[in-house]
Amino acid sequence: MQLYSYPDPSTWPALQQRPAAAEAPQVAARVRAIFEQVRAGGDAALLTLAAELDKATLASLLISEAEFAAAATLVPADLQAAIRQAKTNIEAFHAAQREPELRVETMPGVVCSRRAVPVQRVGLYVPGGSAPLFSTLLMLGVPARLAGCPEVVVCTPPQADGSVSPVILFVAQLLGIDKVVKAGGAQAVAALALGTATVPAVDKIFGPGNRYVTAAKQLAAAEFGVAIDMPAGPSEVLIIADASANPAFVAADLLSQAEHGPDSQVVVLSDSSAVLEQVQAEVARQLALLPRRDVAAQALESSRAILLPDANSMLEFSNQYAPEHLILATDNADALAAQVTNAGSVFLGHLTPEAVGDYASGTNHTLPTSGYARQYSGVSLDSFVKKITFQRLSAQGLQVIGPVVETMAEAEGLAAHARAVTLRLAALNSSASPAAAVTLANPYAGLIRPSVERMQPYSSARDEFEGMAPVMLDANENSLGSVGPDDFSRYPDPHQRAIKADLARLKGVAPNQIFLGNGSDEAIDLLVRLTCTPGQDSIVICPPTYGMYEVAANLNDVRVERLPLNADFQLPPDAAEKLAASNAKLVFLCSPNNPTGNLLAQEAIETILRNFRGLVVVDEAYADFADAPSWITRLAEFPRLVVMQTFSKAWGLAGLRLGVAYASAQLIAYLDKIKPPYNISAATQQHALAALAAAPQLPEMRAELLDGRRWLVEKLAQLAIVEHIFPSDANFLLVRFTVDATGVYDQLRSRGIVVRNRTTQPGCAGCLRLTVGTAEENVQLVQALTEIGAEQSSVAASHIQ
Ligand SMILES: NC(=O)c1ccc[n+]([C@@H]2O[C@H](COP(=O)([O-])OP(=O)(O)OC[C@H]3O[C@@H](n4cnc5c(N)ncnc54)[C@H](O)[C@@H]3O)[C@@H](O)[C@H]2O)c1
Ligand SMILES: N[C@H](CO)Cc1c[nH]c[nH+]1
Ligand SMILES: [Zn+2]
Repeated sequence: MQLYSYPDPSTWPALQQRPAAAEAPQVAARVRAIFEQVRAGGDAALLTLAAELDKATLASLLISEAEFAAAATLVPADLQAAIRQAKTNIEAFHAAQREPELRVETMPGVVCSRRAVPVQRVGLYVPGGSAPLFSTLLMLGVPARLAGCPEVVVCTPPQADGSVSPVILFVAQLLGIDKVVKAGGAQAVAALALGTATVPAVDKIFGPGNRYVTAAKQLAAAEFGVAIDMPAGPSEVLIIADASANPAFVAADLLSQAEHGPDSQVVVLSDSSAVLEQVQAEVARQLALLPRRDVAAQALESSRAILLPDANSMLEFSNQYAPEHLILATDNADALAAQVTNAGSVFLGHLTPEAVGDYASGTNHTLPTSGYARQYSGVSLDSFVKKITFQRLSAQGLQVIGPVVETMAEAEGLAAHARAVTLRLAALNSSASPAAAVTLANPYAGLIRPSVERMQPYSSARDEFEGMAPVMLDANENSLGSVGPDDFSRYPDPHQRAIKADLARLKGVAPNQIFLGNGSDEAIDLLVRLTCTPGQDSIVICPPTYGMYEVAANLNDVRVERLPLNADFQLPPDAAEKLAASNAKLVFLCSPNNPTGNLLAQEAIETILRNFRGLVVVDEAYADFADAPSWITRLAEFPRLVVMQTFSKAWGLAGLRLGVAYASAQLIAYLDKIKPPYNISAATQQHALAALAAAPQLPEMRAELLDGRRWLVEKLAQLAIVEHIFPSDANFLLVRFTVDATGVYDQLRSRGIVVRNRTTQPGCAGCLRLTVGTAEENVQLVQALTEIGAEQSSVAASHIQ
């Protein structure tokens, strides 16, 4: 190792020259000739070059199954354990480098995203000229596997006896790599770039190697359209060792890289001449102990010990040198590390030998040499993926960004570019309405919560195995049966296929247009969660209406916009216009409405469907009592229409908690994606199936309830305390009283009759909601109201006296 004292900075570039640089032209010429030979001769050329350069006579280029099988038995247990530990650490550090998909809405409706996609065919070079570096296979194979590269081929030079180190084969098996080729040097790189009968051409070549391997990779990248990780040639280390450094540690680290090969280079910088002297003495002492002392000694000939005035100049020298490895052998390592601008990998403090990075700390040891650390990073998970960007425009997005692009394209004189936008804008603008424009683009563009689009749904045991087998041990159920009289020990069908098949026949839709929920409330909640990002989005409700819409919104931190019904509980004339201007994600329209009982006018809903960009949810919980076609019949026409129905009302199954949402198959698939896996219990499914089988009973029951409604209307109209009975298309009546409605409510309750007090609802002052009961219950209700009326009038009379 030559010593330099306070060299003038003008001489630094000469001191920073790598030994291999001098012979680069000859090496490049040799490598080009080898490429030619492989192109012309394919596998035969590989066999010839193995004989010539590796002194190996090969029967076959590929590692055979027998060679793989023998490998593990030849690797001692302690080495196997050490390799497994290193693999775990490398996996941990590289798995943490995974990045979630990036998604940014640059303008309203202009969504850009970026996703990492693995390089499909990768070639890994594992050096083996002077020492088989099985650790390199860990460094390349682990990230290749984590990235998900489908095709992985390994090349490594054969030993003179034609074998490949069993440890390399052991690691290959650990990583699930079965294609290992006995080829080294430039010929291996040429084969990976060009392809031969045995070696598949790959998209990207990875791995370190000597000057021939490195030059071959550079040629492959420059002329053969193959990507490479980086130039990773002969190993090198630069150590900044101040007065706090331990000379023995420093010497050991220098030798650890010098022993790689004669063209390795090691450099030590210090601001203490005493330390440099001691380091040199230690190098000489330790060198003599090394088995590879000849190799290391050659490397030391082109290595340097340099005395510099202070830490700043040491850092400046190091940043100019851009070492593959930088060791900061100082108490002040963290402060110096902050100023490092060029290095492959940095080792901090006195207790961090470079060798830990070579094998097992978790960082990658495939690193840029020869000063390439100025512009390249070492291998990482990123090296094995491409980041593909995506963009999607909604109709709104096209409208806002279109003019920007048209202007720029015209300014560049690229008329076809501008036209690609103009044509689409014209199509949007000629559409009948904003909602039609959205439909033209994508009916759900901008409507589905981005996190829902991205997430993976839960996959239940019953998703993975359908039906029954003699032995079912997949879902941690209780195979002994159930406590109690009935057997519910098995999870129910998560997709409720049987019910959906029956319901689809009954309603004239496809089974995949049906979502079943734990009551309609589950569908309401999931629709809010499907579309609204908490703290950001809003829904529209039309009060007075069913209270759960607002509760679901509040629960999900979603803003509620109100579009009140007018005095006769119909949508206001400007409803569609207001909704067209709203950015809300969905509007709930309850028809027949609860608590008012009336159907919302069909034309008003239709206008909203044509103009609103969000989902239009028509809640038909009471539709069985109405004399109007269901909105289910219009689903094909309006992809953003969702119709909710329930088994709780006309079907008389409120205790089962079974609600239904009908929509396009695409929208239902989204609901299925986010629902709890077993949201409909086995008991509910059984009962619902039985009810569906008895569907012919439904009209009779409905008719009886409608008779009861007519009878109640007739009787209530005769009571003096009843001011108005609102027309009802449901199984209840909203009734306004001439007297204090809350007083009437209390008096009914004291007579054992519970009705719903709606006096506080917008537009419902003085109103109670009365459910149509059995004939007898209806009689009791009218009787009680008659008595209450009589009491009220006698009290009024006593006040007059
Ligand atoms: N930068 C890094 O990340 C990193 C990591 C590990 C190893 N390394 C370096 O990898 C290198 C490994 O070198 P190696 O030689 O031991 O193994 P190697 O596998 O890189 O090279 C061996 C091959 O070189 C070819 N070769 C040798 N002499 C030749 C000649 N005269 N003409 C044409 N081809 C010739 C042969 O085909 C042989 O198979 C070392 O320099 C080591 O420092 C670098
Ligand atoms: N130091 C080498 C990178 O330059 C990697 C290595 C492998 N085995 C030992 N060392
Ligand atoms: Zn090393």
